[in-house]
Amino acid sequence: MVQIFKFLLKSTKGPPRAHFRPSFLDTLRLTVRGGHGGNGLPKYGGVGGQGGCVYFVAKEGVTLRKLAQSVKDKRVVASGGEDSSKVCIFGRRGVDQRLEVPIGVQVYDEQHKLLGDLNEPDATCIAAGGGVGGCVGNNFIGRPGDSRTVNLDLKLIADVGLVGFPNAGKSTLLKAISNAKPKIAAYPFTTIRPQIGTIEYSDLRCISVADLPGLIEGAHANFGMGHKFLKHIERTRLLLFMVDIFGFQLSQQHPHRDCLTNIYALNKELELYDASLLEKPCVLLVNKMDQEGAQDIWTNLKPCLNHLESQLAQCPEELRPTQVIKFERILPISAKNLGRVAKVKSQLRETLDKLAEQHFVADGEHLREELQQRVGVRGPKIT
Ligand SMILES: Nc1nc2c(ncn2[C@@H]2O[C@H](COP(=O)(O)OP(=O)(O)OP(=O)(O)O)[C@@H](O)[C@H]2O)c(=O)[nH]1
Repeated sequence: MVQIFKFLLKSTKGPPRAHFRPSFLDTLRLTVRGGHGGNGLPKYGGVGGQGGCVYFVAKEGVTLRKLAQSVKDKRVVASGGEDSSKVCIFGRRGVDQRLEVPIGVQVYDEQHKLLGDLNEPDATCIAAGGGVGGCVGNNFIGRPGDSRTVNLDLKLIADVGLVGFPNAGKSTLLKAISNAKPKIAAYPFTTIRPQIGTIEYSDLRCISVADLPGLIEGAHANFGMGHKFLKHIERTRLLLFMVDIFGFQLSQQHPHRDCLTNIYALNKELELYDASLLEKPCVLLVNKMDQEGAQDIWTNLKPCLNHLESQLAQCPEELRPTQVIKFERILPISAKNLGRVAKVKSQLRETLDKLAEQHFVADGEHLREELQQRVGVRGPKIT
């Protein structure tokens, strides 16, 4: 059987077929163990070397798949410390195991306790410490290192997260405004893994946008692509909602929902998953405005969008959110015909810059207060 597979793989020319291509990996489970401490030498008071530790370092350009391939049996063990000897009274420390992970990885233990949040380049987290070397305190017998199973959970870091039901035109927009080349097709769930594109402005400012696979009702409870991708919007600074002006129907068995109901449904999904997401600044794009009849729908829809709360009665009860989103901006666009796409770029930038400014001022005031407290009455006057 293996031979047949090998033969088939060899005989295919060009890139491997989609189902042979490695897929996106955003979680990985590893068993890690620190090295055993070396034994001491009681006769000479010699101390054994400490065992090496296992630690993670965040690096750019690394993927969890690469890491999974390099750690074949999903077990990482650091080497033990050297025993104390007559020639080397202090045993050498064991060699550490350094594992590179992508930026944005969170390390959890089995009890789901967060061990480390590696969201900056070169951030490190010790997953398993090495055992103490043998010395007077432990009768010169080296101790075993920590041993645990850790879960690595990658949450993408992007400035903007695109949220919408399948087929809304998210990938089309990402392709139009950024350097990304996502797959686009007229059927739902074309996007099956998150894509990140970078928008470049003439003054070299860059904004990253994450296109996530389309949500469906019940995504918060892990339906469709579910949680697996909703988690990626946790670390974005701005949520960019996209809806089809004509609404969306998942399949013949599902009801057709108009644009307004879809906005409530997206709102409800996020609320059920994590209500704090709704505190992020949100921008709404109403897509496919190039199609016939879109303008008429838009004329009726526009006043409702500015007062989503007052229109809640129109929404079916099961989709009614408790906390209604307040959109910073609402833009009717046509991602396909590039209509108003330039405006999306400029508005995204303006919103993010405004946000950064607010944070800067808030942080500045906090720092000023802290400094005033520290300097006290005898220090220089801070105005
Ligand atoms: N007429 C029109 N069609 C559009 C527009 N934007 C996207 N489409 C079409 O809508 C379909 C879905 O577009 P995608 O960009 O793949 O939608 P998506 O939201 O990424 O879909 P998923 O991958 O399922 O999440 C494609 O056939 C696009 O050509 C638009 O502005 N006008």
